[in-house]
Amino acid sequence: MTDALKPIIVALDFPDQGAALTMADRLDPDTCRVKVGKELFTRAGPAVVEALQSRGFEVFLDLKFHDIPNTTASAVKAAAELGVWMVNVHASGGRRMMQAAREILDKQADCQTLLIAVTVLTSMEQVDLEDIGIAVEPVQQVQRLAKLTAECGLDGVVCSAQEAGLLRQQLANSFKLITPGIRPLDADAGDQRRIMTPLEALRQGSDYLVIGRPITRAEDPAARCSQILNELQQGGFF
Ligand SMILES: O=C(O)c1cc(=O)[nH]c(=O)n1[C@@H]1O[C@H](COP(=O)(O)O)[C@@H](O)[C@H]1O
Repeated sequence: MTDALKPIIVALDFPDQGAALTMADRLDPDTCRVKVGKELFTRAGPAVVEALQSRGFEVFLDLKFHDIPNTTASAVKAAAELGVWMVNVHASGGRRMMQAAREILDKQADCQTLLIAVTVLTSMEQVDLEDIGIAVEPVQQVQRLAKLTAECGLDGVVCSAQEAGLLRQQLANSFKLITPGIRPLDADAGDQRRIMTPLEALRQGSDYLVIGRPITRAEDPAARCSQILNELQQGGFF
């Protein structure tokens, strides 16, 4: 499958390398990429990334770095040296932090790693923003942070698919929109708040769909992946 035909990123939210690799072995690197997040990386470290890469998977290292510019840039560099396909920071870390991360990757010869920023987490609603002193609707905050991310030269943002349509109109087509909070019609929302189906998310302009539990808790994860891809195909994609 070419890049444009491989929109699914499966979130490997597992407590250890054994569980993550057992799941990876039930997936097909030709039909999805995988995401390694905080829990798995904290337990298993770079070894799990290398094990996934050696099985043919492209890895999104989702550690959402958010620190002073120098520390964040150094962490992003370390991620790129692992050869990951994508790495992320929190856009709320600000302009200087994102610029430092961009610059350090630009200095690395042959660096292919995509650098993206998280806008407003898909688990957050307006009341959650109010709690942290942000008195605007999530969609406004997402637009503000996405514009800042683009100005800093990053490759894209993580946002809810509910905001993807608006961002697609405002930002360049090459600017990637990565959307978690994806729920097929028959799946539970769980702790997610700003959710959308896979087909509607692509229609809104998402480039990549981050999907965790609806795939990893399915009886046959690879079949679930194929089923979602078929639905996208029937909906006019690919
Ligand atoms: O950066 C992310 O991947 C992310 C950002 C966000 O705003 N919301 C969000 O859910 N995620 C991640 O996307 C995955 C969603 O998993 P499920 O809710 O199980 O589909 C989790 O690994 C989250 O950490």
